[in-house]
Amino acid sequence: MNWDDESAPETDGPYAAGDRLVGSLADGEDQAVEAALRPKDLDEFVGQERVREQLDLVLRAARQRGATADHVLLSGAPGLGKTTLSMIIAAEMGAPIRITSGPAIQHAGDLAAILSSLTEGEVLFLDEIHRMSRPAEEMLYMAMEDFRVDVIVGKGPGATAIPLELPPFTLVGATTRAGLLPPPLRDRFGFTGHMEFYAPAELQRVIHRSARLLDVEIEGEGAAEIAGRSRGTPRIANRLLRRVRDYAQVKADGVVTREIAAQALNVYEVDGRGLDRLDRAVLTALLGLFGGGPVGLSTLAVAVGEERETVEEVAEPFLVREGLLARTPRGRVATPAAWAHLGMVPPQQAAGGPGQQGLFGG
Ligand SMILES: Nc1ncnc2c1ncn2[C@@H]1O[C@H](COP(=O)(O)OP(=O)(O)OP(=O)(O)O)[C@@H](O)[C@H]1O
Repeated sequence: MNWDDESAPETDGPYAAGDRLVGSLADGEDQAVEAALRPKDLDEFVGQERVREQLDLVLRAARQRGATADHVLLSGAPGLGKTTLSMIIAAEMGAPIRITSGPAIQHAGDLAAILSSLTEGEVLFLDEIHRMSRPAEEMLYMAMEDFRVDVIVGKGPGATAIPLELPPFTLVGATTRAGLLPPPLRDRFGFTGHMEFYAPAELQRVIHRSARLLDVEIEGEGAAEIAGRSRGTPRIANRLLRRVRDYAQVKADGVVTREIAAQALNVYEVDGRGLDRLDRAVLTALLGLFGGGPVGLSTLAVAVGEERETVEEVAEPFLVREGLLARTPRGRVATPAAWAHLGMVPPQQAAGGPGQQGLFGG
């Protein structure tokens, strides 16, 4: 499965895929409000029961021993709470946290500078750890295992390695796919937590909590409506809540009911299942023009007027996860659920035979 939205290209196509309301990467507005919405401890952190319980044990045991916690690897799609969890780890250990990311560490020297300035017990959060450069990665192996790095001074035959002792620290690595990490790096983490997409009931709890913090009055059914359209992702749930809040304030009395939430998100073209305009365009083309497939990716992309990569990396991962589209060796194929979702009838079932299905389009 490809859920690495980070590699998704910006697009000039008709569906503004680089700037979507249901995109899972943080945009500028998200960054401004996310700090205020982050749960501060494990009890406040909604869902992810298994990871939470296991992590709680790891941290409690380290605290009891008066030791620094083991290195932690968190894997999962963007917006599921990896950064939040890393901050909680630091808070639970009463330790400061330093935040950086793989792409920011291009040279081993960049990493050496960060590592050598850590204090004892500090948490180093390394987002997108799979995108670190190779030499930095190799330096990290030794730092994680022996709390030591060799700093190379000079070049060529005269170069010397100066060993540098580091204070014990906890590395929290985050990656969209743990499978992308080289085994030697993966093996050096004492604990690996895999973050799952959230169930609707969990997202409802996230939404109620955020509504409280943002001072928004929301009914249970209003939260359920937003949760159903949030693609299993707290970041998207919080973003949709903010748009619904605007709508409720301007068009009604500020209270988020089911009706208001549905009306607001219909205005923003996020449908009942969380599909946006681009997702629906891909499905509509697949069903209406190609009878549900199989059809090649390039043909499908031309049909919706988008780049091939945009369809493959921006729209398809969610459609596949929702069981609406399948990638097969012969091309893209719509599932029965796709026909049902768009209210269309597959060719073999349509009274008029192949080619008539578009007439039933919703
Ligand atoms: N379990 C949760 N309970 C409540 N809120 C959550 C939870 N997980 C995430 N959030 C909220 O979702 C937003 C995004 O979370 P966060 O930044 O931790 O995601 P991430 O996985 O680190 O994303 P990225 O990989 O893009 O950095 C934050 O505002 C956070 O408050």
